[in-house]
Amino acid sequence: MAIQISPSILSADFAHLADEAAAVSPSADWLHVDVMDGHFVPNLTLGLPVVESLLKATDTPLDCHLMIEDPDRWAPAYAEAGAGSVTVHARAASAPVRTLREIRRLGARAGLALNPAEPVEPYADIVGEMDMLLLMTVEPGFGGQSFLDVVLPKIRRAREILDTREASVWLQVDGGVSAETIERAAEAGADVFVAGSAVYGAQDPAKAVESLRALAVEAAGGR
Ligand SMILES: O=C(CO)[C@H](O)[C@H](O)COP(=O)(O)O
Ligand SMILES: [Fe+2]
Repeated sequence: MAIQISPSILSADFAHLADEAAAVSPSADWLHVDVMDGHFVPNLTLGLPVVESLLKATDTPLDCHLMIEDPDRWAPAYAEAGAGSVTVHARAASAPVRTLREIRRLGARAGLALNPAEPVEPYADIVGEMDMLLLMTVEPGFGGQSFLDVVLPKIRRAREILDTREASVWLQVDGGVSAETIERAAEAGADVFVAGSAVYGAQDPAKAVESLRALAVEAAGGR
């Protein structure tokens, strides 16, 4: 699987989201949109109306990361609106398989997310229901946190599970991904990298995306 970079607009200027999307569109594979409800995580960001506006403002596909309670109820609307990918947190979903299937039925890629302390093994039997597994490399809720190296063994185990069961499932990491950390995550087996502050904190965000991609491709060793 080719390495993909998904810049997170969590670190962008929310008053100029169309411009911020355009700043990375030459090099980004996705635009990562962090939806936080102030309940599942202690932070509040944006929701469906902003996603609908962003869909009109950019051709870059949206990678919606829902950090919300009751995603079974809300996730389908993001798929229906036209998001390219919709990811729900396993612990928040009461019927994850049904919700993943509904996201797919509505035409989006379906993702399941795990927090740093949540094991991957209980989900091994349902990897066929997902298009992407997201392993958080920070506790969700805020941008600009430090990458948690304790997640690296889980990235390796997830890679093994996906390779043996369902090779087409993408393995995304999110949180603290930067030029200092992306090689460790890529070497462990991740192939889709979310980066917020490392991209939008850079002088040239599009160039930062390309630098991150080059580091990950090298570390993945042509995997
Ligand atoms: O889901 C998230 C936080 O919950 C963000 O996507 C993530 O933290 C990106 O920001 P940074 O790269 O600055 O860590
Ligand atoms: Fe995210």
